[in-house]
Amino acid sequence: MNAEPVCIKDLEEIASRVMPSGMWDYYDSGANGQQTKAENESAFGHYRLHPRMLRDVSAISTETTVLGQRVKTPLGVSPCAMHRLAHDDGEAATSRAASRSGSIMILSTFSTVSLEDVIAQGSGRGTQYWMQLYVYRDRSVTESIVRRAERAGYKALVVTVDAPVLGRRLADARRKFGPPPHVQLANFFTPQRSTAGVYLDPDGEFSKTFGANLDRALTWTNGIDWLRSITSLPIVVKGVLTAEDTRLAIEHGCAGVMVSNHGGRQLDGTLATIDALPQVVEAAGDQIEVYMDGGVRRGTDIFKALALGARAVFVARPVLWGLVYKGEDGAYLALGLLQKELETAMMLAGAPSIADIDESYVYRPARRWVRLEPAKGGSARRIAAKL
Ligand SMILES: Cc1cc2nc3c(=O)[nH]c(=O)nc-3n(C[C@H](O)[C@H](O)[C@H](O)COP(=O)(O)O)c2cc1C
Ligand SMILES: CC(C)CC(=O)C(=O)O
Repeated sequence: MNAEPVCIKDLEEIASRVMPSGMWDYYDSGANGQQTKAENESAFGHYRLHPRMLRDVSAISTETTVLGQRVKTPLGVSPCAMHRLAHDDGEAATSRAASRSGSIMILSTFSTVSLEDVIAQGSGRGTQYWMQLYVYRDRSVTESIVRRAERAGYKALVVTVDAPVLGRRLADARRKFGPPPHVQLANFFTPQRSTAGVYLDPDGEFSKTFGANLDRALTWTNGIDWLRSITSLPIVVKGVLTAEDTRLAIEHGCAGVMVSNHGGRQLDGTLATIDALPQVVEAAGDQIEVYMDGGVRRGTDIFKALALGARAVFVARPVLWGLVYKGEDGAYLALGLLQKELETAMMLAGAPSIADIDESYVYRPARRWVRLEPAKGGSARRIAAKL
């Protein structure tokens, strides 16, 4: 295909053709049977729109506020490790693209351009940068990232809580995937810096590097309360899929939760994120902001997530595919395609501003997942057996 891509699926198709297979597999893979990865996308198709006509849609605005700050669009970039697998300019290119689009960018701790260099590419253009954290066994490593993020101007910390261990991605396991030597985890290892307390697998196998550094004993108390005690930056918990954990995030003073299943790369068999969103929104009430990511490939997906109560909607793989296609301009194209599609959906649905988009615009599927509740003196398993 030589024509300019006109939708995210075009970018995916190009990336799947031009990326070396090991790197494509790392970007693409979900965990195990990849059910959750597939359903993140397909579940959007189960929601239908309820558009309204003859509303003045001559002026569309996607402006909104996130964490109290104005942003041009509710569409943001989810954190992804190692953008230099996609393009030599890596996260520097993504940063320029995000700032041109006015999209919030969440930077992965495992970035291949340092957090200081990433924000320097785009600051002053009116968008926000948030820093994603994995909490390390050696807390001084996490604390030093927090201090650097504060100094550099990041506006929030996004703690990823769905990865006490890396999900089992079969293609990566078969290949013992590791990045090529020129792709460095730039917040820790550069020719000038090697961070004490961070283990790097000598054979370069990524899942081993990850597993050795992360604290599997992490809890709301020793993780979230601890972080709150060392920083005044707002804390967003990424990887929440339930009302129960949303209530805990509120109790522990978080500013927001991101409904995410890590793009289906961690626990396979969870709800698709669009299906998990309503219970989180209900539990959040007006106490905490709710964001979501996972499987967003069209403007109407963003519209549906906003209608179900997300304050902002993030994408990961689409931006990586854009980077593969044309670096900064490709990532900008990916965000631009989604932004245009969102604006078109708003016009066609009769909702000229983000504040107009509410639940009245969507039909939810009638068939819903129902949780088994333990009965008095009985376990959920027994109830299931009786059915
Ligand atoms: C290649 C890749 C690397 C990722 N790295 C991180 C990461 O470093 N930290 C994190 O919190 N999430 C990471 N994620 C998960 C994304 O932030 C996001 O939750 C998910 O991919 C969203 O789904 P989407 O790719 O369908 O948009 C990664 C996802 C991909 C595809
Ligand atoms: C291994 C991580 C650093 C990146 C990640 O979260 C992912 O690959 O899904």
